[in-house]
Amino acid sequence: MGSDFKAIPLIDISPLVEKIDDPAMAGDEGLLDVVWMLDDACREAGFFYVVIKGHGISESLMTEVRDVTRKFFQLPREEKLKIKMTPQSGYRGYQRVGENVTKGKPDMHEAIDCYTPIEPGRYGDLAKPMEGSNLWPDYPSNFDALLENYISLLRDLSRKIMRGIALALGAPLDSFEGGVAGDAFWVLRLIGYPVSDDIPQEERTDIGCGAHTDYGLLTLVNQDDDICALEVRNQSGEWIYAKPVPGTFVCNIGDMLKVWSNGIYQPTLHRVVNNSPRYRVSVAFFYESNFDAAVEPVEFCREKTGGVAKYEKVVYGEHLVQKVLTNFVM
Ligand SMILES: N=C(N)NCCCC[C@H](N)C(=O)O
Ligand SMILES: O=C(O)CCC(=O)C(=O)O
Ligand SMILES: [Fe+2]
Repeated sequence: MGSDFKAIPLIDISPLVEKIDDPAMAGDEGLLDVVWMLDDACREAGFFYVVIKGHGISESLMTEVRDVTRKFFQLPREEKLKIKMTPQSGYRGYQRVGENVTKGKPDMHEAIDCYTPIEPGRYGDLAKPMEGSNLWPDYPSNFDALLENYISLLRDLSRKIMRGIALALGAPLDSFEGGVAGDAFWVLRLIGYPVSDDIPQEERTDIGCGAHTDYGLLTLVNQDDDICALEVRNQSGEWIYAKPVPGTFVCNIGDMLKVWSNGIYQPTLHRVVNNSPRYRVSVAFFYESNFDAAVEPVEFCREKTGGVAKYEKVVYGEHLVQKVLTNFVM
């Protein structure tokens, strides 16, 4: 339900990463501890860190991904516009500062948006606006290979965390496989938040990314080590910093998990404010439902919450397309 949390918990998910695919793991004490911590985190903050010991992704890869992102954003404007995001590109590619809007206000970030490639006709009319493949820059030259490897590692990690979250809800281990997320749609946003002084005054607002919840199941954020900018809202309306902890991913749950769990777990509002004198980079990976999944409160979550469905059925792809079509001024 969310609470007056003052801090975001850190979780060592080693037992989950090592044992979650092992059929003999039921009752493993280390794993049950992790499951308990995930349950607590999802109920209280809706946010948690997974620490470097346990998540299995090397800190050097996490740093390299932020470094190539920073290098890209340092290129001249004309160079960045070579991979400009447009409706024709399926909303994939580069967007300049102020192009993304949240609740009607331009966000003070630039970004590259990447999505699971969608072949024409794959989901009929549902996915039409987002059909296409990703636009990768020519420079830095290792960009696409590096990111494709990163995406594949993060998908695997996310799947394991979702298995842990299934257990945390008391649900079957494979609840988020098959029709719900067996073919999980992924989204990668490479984001840069300029120093305020570097934005022309007439375009400037004070918010890097306005308050929002994420759209899918689980988000993993790889953020710069030295800048405090991501803020998470608690029940009293206080903004709590998700301060950088080197080597961690900041994880949070999204809208689809709320619907599926009938509100047992709810996504938490968060925003980004870069008040620091340095350019901030973050790379957000979104692990979502199947594009065409019709997500609705599952029976056993309804039973735990008074028997009545609190949310209507949502087709994930419709939810995403509706967001994408209203997120930009181009
Ligand atoms: N896929 C995700 N979560 N993207 C995050 C962007 C959030 C801001 C967006 N303008 C909005 O208003 O939703
Ligand atoms: O930059 C960050 O730390 C978070 C960005 C975010 O919340 C998003 O893109 O959904
Ligand atoms: Fe977010």
